Amino acid sequence: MLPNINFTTTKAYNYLTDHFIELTSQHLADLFKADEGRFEKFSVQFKDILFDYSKNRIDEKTVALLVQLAHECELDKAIGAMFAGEAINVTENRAVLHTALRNQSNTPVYVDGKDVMPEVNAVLDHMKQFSDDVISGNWKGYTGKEITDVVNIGIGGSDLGPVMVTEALKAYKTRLNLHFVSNVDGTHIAETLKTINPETTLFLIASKTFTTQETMANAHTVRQWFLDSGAKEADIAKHFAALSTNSKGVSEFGIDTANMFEFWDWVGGRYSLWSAIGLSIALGIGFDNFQKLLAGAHEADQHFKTTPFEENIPVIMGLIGIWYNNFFEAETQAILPYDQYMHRFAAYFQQGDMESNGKSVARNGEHVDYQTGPIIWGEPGTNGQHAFYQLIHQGTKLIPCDFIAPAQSHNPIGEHHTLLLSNFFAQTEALMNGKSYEEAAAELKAAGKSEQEIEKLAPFKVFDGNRPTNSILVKKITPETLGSLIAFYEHKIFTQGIIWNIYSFDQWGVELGKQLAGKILPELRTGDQVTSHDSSTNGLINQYKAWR
Ligand SMILES: O=P(O)(O)OC[C@H]1O[C@](O)(CO)[C@@H](O)[C@@H]1O
Repeated sequence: MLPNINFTTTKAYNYLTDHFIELTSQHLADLFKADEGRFEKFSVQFKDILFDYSKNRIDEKTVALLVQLAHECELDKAIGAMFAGEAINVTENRAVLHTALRNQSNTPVYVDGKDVMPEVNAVLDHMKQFSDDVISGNWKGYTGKEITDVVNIGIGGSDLGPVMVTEALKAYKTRLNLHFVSNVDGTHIAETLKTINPETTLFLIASKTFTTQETMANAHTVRQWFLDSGAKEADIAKHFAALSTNSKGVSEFGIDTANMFEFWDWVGGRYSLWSAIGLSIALGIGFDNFQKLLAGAHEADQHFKTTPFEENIPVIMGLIGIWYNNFFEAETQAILPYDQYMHRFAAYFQQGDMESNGKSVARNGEHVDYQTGPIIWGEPGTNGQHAFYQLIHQGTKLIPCDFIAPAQSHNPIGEHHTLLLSNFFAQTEALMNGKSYEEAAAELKAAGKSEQEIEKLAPFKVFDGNRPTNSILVKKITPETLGSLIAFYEHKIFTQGIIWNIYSFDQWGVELGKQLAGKILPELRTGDQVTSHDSSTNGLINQYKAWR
């Protein structure tokens, strides 16, 4: 059972409200000047990951009160309930056990009294054998040729995780070329089909439910394309595999269940890259590397489960996020990886975070009267610097940012990585310190500007600073460190969901749009004028019919 506590009624919340008033008058740069040990105090090293949260608008009292908040909200009990396989996804009556998928220690994990580890391990063995076979060329297509291309057809959690991980770990690429088709827009599949050969392509139909409209439409299109190219129904077994919880749906589609990689309803879609949904990852970087990814995540799970909150990276990440979300009223959180390979990391956690904590009904069924999940966004540095950092530095909004960078590059070309990292370090320093009027004026003077020009220009060159950041410095982006990093973010989301007293593992909010699309679809199939909606929707549909 999850606790049911309104965090705004806790003692810690009350203290934090007063403490917030004290602390907002203090500039981050002054907090650093006042305490030489700030970095040591507010940073945690976990294996090859250094998490520095010292450039946040916090002091020791803030951390102590936030930790007290976590205790008062019974976060420890909630963590225990998740790992123990309790049905904490209450609205769907399901356990939440992505941690069992990467449980490399192999201790039993029970769901409804049954240990799930034997099944988890059996699917992993199947994935290993299959991916080894395809990568080695042992697995042949229907004309006897080796597989060269793999197309993953899935959307949301059945797409974003594998895309993000295979991009982030491209340095470990096998000989297989990966493609990902998610959008129901025919352009996505059409453009992909132009680049592949049916004789040498393997299609992975990735869908937990095997009913998702977009995935089914794309799957039926490729099936037809495959048959139209000259293959027979019997050849489908060599070119199609399914990653799903729905074996009935898979066999009805015509995929041999021997080519089905199963997972279970206790794996949430946006937490499923660790499951059979990760088959494209195993094919793309090799099974050993996939297993290292799982191992890295497992180590992070152990850290989350056993480390006191004061030293617990995902707990601290979550609590600091709450500090900005609920006290500073920050609406968004930027994730800024200084690693080109990680260019889909923020997009991945847009789903991870926003589908999990974009909720407004508390666990007691009542509407919340406080803010919950933030808007997550971001792009890799340094591209973002030349696009939206202006607003982060000088805009009116407070945007807490996570800066992530590897110390070692997979592509150490010339001075590139040093240049990249100089930007990584400079940005968080600049966001913290800012630039005073006097400094701006002195710079203008040194550039030979007249007093009059200085007076005119200096106000625009002032940076308030005091803008908070986390820095996550990783030795190198390897399967292990990436696995740990993803798991930390997952557990950060969990921590916040517990404190906001919401259910983080359902996603009813995506249903309404799906239902309405289902109602409108038959209306679009005829040429008749539509009058059943509001005037805007009618007007748009009728103009579409006139133009199509
Ligand atoms: O894997 P499925 O069942 O096709 O679902 C895809 C995605 O659709 C959602 O249910 C809603 O967007 C996600 O949670 C999920 O990841």
